Parts: sequence; C-alpha cells; structure tokens
Amino acid sequence: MWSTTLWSSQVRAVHTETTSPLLNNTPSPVHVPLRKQLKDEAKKQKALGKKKKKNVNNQVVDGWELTVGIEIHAQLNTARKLFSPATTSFNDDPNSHVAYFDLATPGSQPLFQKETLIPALRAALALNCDIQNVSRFDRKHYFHWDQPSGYQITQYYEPFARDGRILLQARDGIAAEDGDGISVGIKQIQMEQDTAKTLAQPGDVHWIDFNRVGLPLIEIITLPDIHYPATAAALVRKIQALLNATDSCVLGMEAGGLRADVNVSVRRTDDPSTPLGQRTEIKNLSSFKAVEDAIIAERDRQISVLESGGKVESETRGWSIGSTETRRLRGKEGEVDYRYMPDPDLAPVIIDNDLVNHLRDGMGELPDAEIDELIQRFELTPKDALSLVTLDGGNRVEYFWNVVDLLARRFGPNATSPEYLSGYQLAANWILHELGRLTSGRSEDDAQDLGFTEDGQCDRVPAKHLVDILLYLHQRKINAKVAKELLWAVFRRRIPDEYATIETVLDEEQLWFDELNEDEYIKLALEAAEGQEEVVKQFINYKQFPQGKLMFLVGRMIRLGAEERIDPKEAEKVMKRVLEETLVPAIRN
Ligand SMILES: Nc1ncnc2c1ncn2[C@@H]1O[C@H](COP(=O)(O)OP(=O)(O)OP(=O)(O)O)[C@@H](O)[C@H]1O
Ligand SMILES: [Mg+2]
Ligand SMILES: [Mg+2]
Repeated sequence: MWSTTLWSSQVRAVHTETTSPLLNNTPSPVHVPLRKQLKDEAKKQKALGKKKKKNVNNQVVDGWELTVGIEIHAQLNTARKLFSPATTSFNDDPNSHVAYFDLATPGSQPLFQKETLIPALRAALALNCDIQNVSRFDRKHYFHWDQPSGYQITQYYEPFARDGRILLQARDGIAAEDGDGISVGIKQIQMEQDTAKTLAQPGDVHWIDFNRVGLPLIEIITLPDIHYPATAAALVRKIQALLNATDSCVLGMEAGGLRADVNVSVRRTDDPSTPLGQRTEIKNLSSFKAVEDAIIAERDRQISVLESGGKVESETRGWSIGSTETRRLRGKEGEVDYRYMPDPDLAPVIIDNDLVNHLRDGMGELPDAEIDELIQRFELTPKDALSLVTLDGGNRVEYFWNVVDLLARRFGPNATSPEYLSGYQLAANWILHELGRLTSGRSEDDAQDLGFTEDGQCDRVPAKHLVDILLYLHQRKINAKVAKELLWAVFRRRIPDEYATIETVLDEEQLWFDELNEDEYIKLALEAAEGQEEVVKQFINYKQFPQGKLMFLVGRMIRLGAEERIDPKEAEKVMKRVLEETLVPAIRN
C-alpha cells in the first residue's frame, strides 16, 4: 500500500506569490552547483586583482569579544526516511521516492523507522553525549511548500542526546588565539525531518523535489563556547570528519549532506560582567570557508551597528559565497510562532542501555586516534595526517591502509623495521599529493572524482598498481618522472590491455631506470663544470652556501647526460662532492 514511487520522475511546477515568513529553507536562486560557484568567485577575484584581507589576521577586533554557537544539520546514513518506508536517495529522479505520509496525504500516518536511530546514536556517542533512555517527537509548525503537513517533526522538549563535548586541537586548524586546544560543549542532538528541495526557476516558478522531504536528519547544537571564526570552521570540519568516521553520515558539506547555521553575537570586553550580546543567526552555510567568512562579516556588521549607537536586532540572515556582507532574511521567529506541541501520533522513543553499550563497543577508531597513529607510526606531519584522514570523507585514509598492507606484504617479514619507513612515507605523500594532482587536473576532462569507496578501493588507481609503481620508485628501479607518467597512464586508463602489469609496461616501453654508475656520474660532473671557473670560485670562502650555483651545475649535468639515466638527487650529491674534493682544491692551489 505504501507506494515509494508516487510520482515517477516528474517535476511539478508551483506558482507562488508569497513566501512564508517562517520558512526554514529560503528558496535559493536558480540552482548553481557549489563547485561552479567557487570557480566563478575565484575568477571574479582574479579579474578584480583584489587582495582580500587574510582571515588569519582577522580573528580578533580590539575591544570586542565575539561569541558563536553552531547548529549543524546532517543527513543520517540510512536506507529509509524517518517516518515512512520510502527509500533515501541522492541525485535520483525528482519525486521518485515519496510515500503518502511524506506528502501529508489525508489518512496517512507516521511509521517511525527504528533503524534510523543507529547512525544517530553513533554520532551522539562520537560527540560524547549522554544518551537519553526516553525521548519524544514534537511538531514545529510553519507554513511553506517545502513541508506539506504544515509542521516539521523534531525533538524539541526531550531530545535523544544531551551534554556532549568535542575537543579541538591546534592541528584541527583552530585560531592561534585558542592555543593548544579548546573543548566545545554540545548542548543537545535531536532527530528531525528534512524538508523538500526547492529549485527556483526563472520567472515566478519553483520546482519542488519531495525526495528529500522526511529524510532523517540530526541537528547538533553547540553551546556558545566559540570565540574565533577559524575555530568555528574547524569545529564544523571536525564534526563532519567524526560523522564520516562513524558512518553516521556519508555526505559532506560540498555534497549538501551537512548544513550549518551560525549564531553570532558580540560584546565589549571592558566590562566582563555584561551578559552575552543579542545573537543573530545566519542560516544554511554550505562550506567551511563560508562559516568563517560569514562570521567575520556578521561580527563586523554588529560592531559597527553598536559603535554607531544602534541596536542588534534578533533576526535570521543569509550569506552567499564570495560576498562580504550578510543580508537580512527575516526577523527571528520566536518559540511562540512555532507552536511546538508533542506529536500525538508518535510513541516515545525508548533506548535501552544494552544497545548504547553495544554501539559504543563497536565504534572503531575515531579520527583523533587515527591521526595520532599516523604521526607516530609513519612520522607524518600533523597537517598531512589530518588531510589524509579528512579527505574524501575518510575514504582516502582507508585506501592508504590498503596500500600499507600491500606494501608490507611485499616488504616481507621485516616490513615494520625502520628501513622501510621511507617506503610508507612515500606512499602517504603520493596518496595525498600525486593522487590529488590527478583530479585538480591538467584539463577539464581530468577534473573528476577519484571515486574512493568506503572500504578504500579506487577503481581509477587500483592499490596494486600504485604499490607496483611505488615499490619500483622506492627501490630506484624507475625514476620519479617515469613513476608520475605511469600514474597518469593508470588514471587515464591508457595502459593497453596486453600490458597486464606495470612490469610489462616498463619492459615493453623500456622505462626501467638504468642509472649511471658512480664513475659515470663523476665524469659527467667534471664535464658540466668545464669552462665554469667563475661559478666554481663561488664555492671558495662563501658566506652562505651557494645552493643556487650548485643547482646550476646540476642542471648542466642533466642537460649533458642522458636524462632518463640520472637521478637529480644523486647528481646533486656527486656534484657537491666533486666540487669539494676536486674542483675547489684545484683552483686554490
Ligand atoms: N548570545 C549568543 N551568542 C551566540 N550564540 C548564541 C547566543 N545564545 C545562544 N547561542 C547559540 O545559538 C544556538 C541556538 O540554537 P537552538 O537550536 O537552541 O535555537 P534556535 O536557533 O532558536 O532554533 P532553530 O533555529 O532550530 O529554530 C545555539 O548554538 C547556542 O549556543
Ligand atoms: Mg536549532
Ligand atoms: Mg537556529
């Protein structure tokens, strides 16, 4: 009876005259993908030749204290909607996953989908919350086309999780003013329904996609514990990483699976007894940068209002990428406007301690512990370790672990001994930087996702191919240039079928590194220095070692020799030794 394909791939047009003052999701202008917005903005800035004030230097305004509290809405990783058996979908045909209840069809009733609790509980545990054994659902009323029933079901009076905490460390990218770290309180987490998606069209037409209506969300509400814009962005980034790591939410901000509302207030620092200032709320931010930029803009706006004798109004504001100002959307609705009431159609949610303990035991390693492990085991920099864990929603680090396993197998019984450390480091470096380069693209065609899966597979660059390339490079059987070309060939699927393995490619194309032997390097160094007495003289009694001159001579070596037989690092070493032991003494005498 519950149809999940109520409207098959149709988009209905709705004509509107007015918009509700209470609408939650303000209709967006004609939809432009985030990636394109970011690109366009970069172009615009470039064209203007504008140098923006760096955010790093803009964390504090003398005489004022900023206070921020954040509400994060995240889509739970579940198969079904919160109160209907319609399946969840991303990017499917519009209105293809809609049950009667989702449209508030008369006679339909909510059916709580219990399994949606599992990812919600995992998220709450990762944020150190107290799970409430009893919680309830309430109705929050407002009238807008994105919510057909006229109310959103949420948890207002009794949320399922309270009193959590998240620790932010310096390596998470918090403002320098916060020092080594800061703990931000989580006031509560509640489950609630998502709204339908509105796609504004030219003219007075809005398309509505009800696939999203009723999807399960959690709203994570922090205490107003944040005082610097960069720390706010770091908090959202870290919560996203935690939600990904616990599989509570699989989509990040860029994919629209996570949205943040920031609440901003300011107060003068001269009298510490003054209460917090009046907050305004900026809704629906969809990137970490937008979080930081919008807070800075709103802080500065409030300060100038107050400095000119005005009063900050309680209001809801908006922000668009690339702007320098927030804009008023509407006065902030109060609790009275929403007419909250317990939902009489839904029973209380009872959560047993056994379930909570079971989930806590099965949580696995959280990002902080994983970053510590990467730093300790492979001596990665905190920055690289953090990037590895954060990129691709945590999928890239899974790929790294797969590569580590394969490498260890190839290194043999002593795989954990220090002599192989540089091999694992090379892998981390390549997985972060060289693989990153593949998609940041030489051409538009390359600008695509590498498509890492949750279990760390990558169809475009299979781990076994990468391991072959890295091993040959590490053993100096190929040089870096060939290694990079091979990576591109793998990525672009340019390796012909008959070349089944990397080894056959190297054989067939004669790409093995046939490095010069020591005598040949020395001969080449001497040859490169011929007729360069003036340069060689710079290496006698220098104040600062003339590295530039050394590299000039190395450059000559590479041009004179067979480039594919030279390792530039080795050439540099030999050149330096030849200068010190032969060429300089010859001039001195
Ligand atoms: N003076 C203040 N300055 C900055 N932030 C504040 C201040 N007072 C409260 N906050 C923050 O504002 C947020 C309030 O969120 P909450 O969901 O409780 O209410 P709401 O914004 O009225 O609800 P909703 O937007 O979901 O309808 C919290 O993150 C809180 O920490
Ligand atoms: Mg809220
Ligand atoms: Mg709010």
